[in-house]
Amino acid sequence: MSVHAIDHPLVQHKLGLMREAGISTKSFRELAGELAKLLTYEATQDLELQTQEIDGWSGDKIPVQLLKGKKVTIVPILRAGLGMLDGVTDLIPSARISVVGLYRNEETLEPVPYFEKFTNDLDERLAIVIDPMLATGGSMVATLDMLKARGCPLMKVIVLVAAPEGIRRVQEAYPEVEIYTAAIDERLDENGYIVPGLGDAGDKIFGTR
Ligand SMILES: O=P(O)(O)OC[C@H]1O[C@H](OP(=O)(O)OP(=O)(O)O)[C@H](O)[C@@H]1O
Ligand SMILES: O=c1cc[nH]c(=O)[nH]1
Ligand SMILES: [Mg+2]
Repeated sequence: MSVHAIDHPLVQHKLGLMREAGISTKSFRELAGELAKLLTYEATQDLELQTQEIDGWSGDKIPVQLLKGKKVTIVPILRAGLGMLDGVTDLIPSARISVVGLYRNEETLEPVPYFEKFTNDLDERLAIVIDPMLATGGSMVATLDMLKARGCPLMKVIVLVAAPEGIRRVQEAYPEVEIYTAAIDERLDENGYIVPGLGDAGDKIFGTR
């Protein structure tokens, strides 16, 4: 299955709080980070482990299960994706960060790229792309295209809210990419905003507009 809508009570509670019209920048930001952390826990369930021997407290050598050391890069899509970054790095502290800057043209809804800086060895890394909103899917597919073009072999997507249109677009372009989301909402409105959604996530995280 490539779409994972996480219905854990903590995830649903925090997302519910984020939907409140009058939410403060501080609360929105905090909740975005907390949700990112919970979704990262879900999205990393299949990371490979390997057995290693360590010196235990009693003096005996003991076998423990540690991450196999697959290289990970986290890819926040500017701006709003930055609001999830701390939550993800809390759980994967050694991950490298690749940054993609895209904004959506308000008329055409097409993504406009303005920045990119990728880590090296992308061809050996799992990329976890983070953005609160998957609306038309244009920004996400453009980001996956950039990663794919640089040889990235495995990509996952974590979003807070996804529209059916965006899920469809990602699945058509990248059927192998797993999407983790706190909610699959109803639809897009005439301006391409997710309904019920969260409003403009970038503006809410950065306190702009
Ligand atoms: O699925 P799409 O239709 O492409 O829309 C989703 C994109 O729109 C928002 O970014 P925005 O363009 O508002 O930029 P910002 O993060 O700088 O506010 C959001 O954070 C996604 O990146
Ligand atoms: O609902 C939406 C759609 C795109 N970008 C947002 O921030 N929110
Ligand atoms: Mg925005």
